[in-house]
Amino acid sequence: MAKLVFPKEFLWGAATASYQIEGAWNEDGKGESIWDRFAHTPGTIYENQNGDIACDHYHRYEEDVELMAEIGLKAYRFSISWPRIFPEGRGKLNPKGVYFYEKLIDKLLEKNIKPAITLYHWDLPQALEDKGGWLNRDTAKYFSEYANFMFYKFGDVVPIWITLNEPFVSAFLGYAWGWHAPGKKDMKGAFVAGHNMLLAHGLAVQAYRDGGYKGNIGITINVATVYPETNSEEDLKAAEKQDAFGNRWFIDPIFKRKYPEIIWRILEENNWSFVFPASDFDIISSPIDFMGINYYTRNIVAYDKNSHLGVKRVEGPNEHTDMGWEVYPDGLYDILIQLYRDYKIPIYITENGAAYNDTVEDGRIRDINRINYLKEHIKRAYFAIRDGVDLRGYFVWSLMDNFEWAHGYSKRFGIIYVDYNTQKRILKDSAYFYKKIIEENGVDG
Ligand SMILES: OC[C@@H]1[C@@H](O)[C@H](O)[C@@H](O)c2nc(CNc3ccccc3)cn21
Repeated sequence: MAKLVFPKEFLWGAATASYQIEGAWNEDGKGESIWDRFAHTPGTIYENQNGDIACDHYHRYEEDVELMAEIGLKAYRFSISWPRIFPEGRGKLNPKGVYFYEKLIDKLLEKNIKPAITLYHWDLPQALEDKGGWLNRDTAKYFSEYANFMFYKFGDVVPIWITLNEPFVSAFLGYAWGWHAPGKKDMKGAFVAGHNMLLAHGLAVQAYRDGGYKGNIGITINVATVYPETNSEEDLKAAEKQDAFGNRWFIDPIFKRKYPEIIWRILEENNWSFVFPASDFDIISSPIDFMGINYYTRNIVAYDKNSHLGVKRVEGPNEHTDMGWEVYPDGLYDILIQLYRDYKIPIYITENGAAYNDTVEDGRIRDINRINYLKEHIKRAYFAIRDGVDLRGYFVWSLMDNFEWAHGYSKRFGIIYVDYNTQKRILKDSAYFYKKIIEENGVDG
């Protein structure tokens, strides 16, 4: 069995997000976020669960960093709770919130774990939502002010910055379909929100450059590789449309200074052809240092005149995870090749992982299914590098079981098990598997 060895500097990490792990939702001066408000609204979350306590990471971060060091992580991707820094989104600063992240970052650096900060992983200050949230263009400016403060505080010690996590998901699930905070069902609003998020991204990148910081800044995009059900002309066209809509919507404005054609067509068909000032695209396309991608599964599509965009999803034939997502490792290889071919920019896999219904037996979690998922995807990452992709790192989702948005705590993605009754952490077998990957900087072929 050959060992597939990664480049020497390849960055092995794990990822989390503030609302999903921190808890302390209203402690030490933190302001309310749209996810606090949404999760406190009955009927939105599985069994009306919420992130009030979550993994209590706000109080347990030292223990959690010790566990990261035990696994041997080289980097840790986490997000900042914007309302923990600026309770109203701007203006009054919350020193205790800043201090929490200062202590966390100091602890990471002490353990030689590189901090990789996501500035926005969906928990917008409710005070800004009350002023229109992402439907209000001013929110982009407020985001850049918040980002500028974070760069000022931590820009000299944090080497990797991600402006937004998955703008497609926060725009669409939050504003079009109402499944995520702020729970709006307004398709036109999703396009406006998405545009203002991109503007926010661009303004933050400009602030980072103006500050002369030496690290790298990018954005994280969720991607699902698209395959036509058949090679019919109609299905091929459907796949092209889904790829543009699902994968390129928030990438093309950054690299090509324009939305994919399909997006403009939707705007025109609905008479939503907003006049986005051309100067917006000058800001949005401010050069970035890397693209982060979150890959979990693929999309198989076919033409269907009765479906949205004339595209229907077809279920894949392989094993599915607890989220109902098909396990398809080749999709990671294919999307890496496609994105690097099209945009020629360094890439980080900022999320990849699987939810399975883990159980504790004799004090152990024998999550062989997650080990297989991670192994097969890490192998595809290796093959993409071998075939020319400038892939810089891999962050497993997630470091620990956590609040899985509308699914509450019913879905476990962690390589560390969390007993929510006791807050006890247990390294799953996948954590020991990942520890070995990191030690050997490679995986068995
Ligand atoms: O669902 C697992 C994770 C989630 O916990 C992260 O916060 C988020 O960044 C994340 N993105 C995806 C992929 N995109 C997606 C998000 C929501 C619904 C469907 C797909 C999966 N995940």
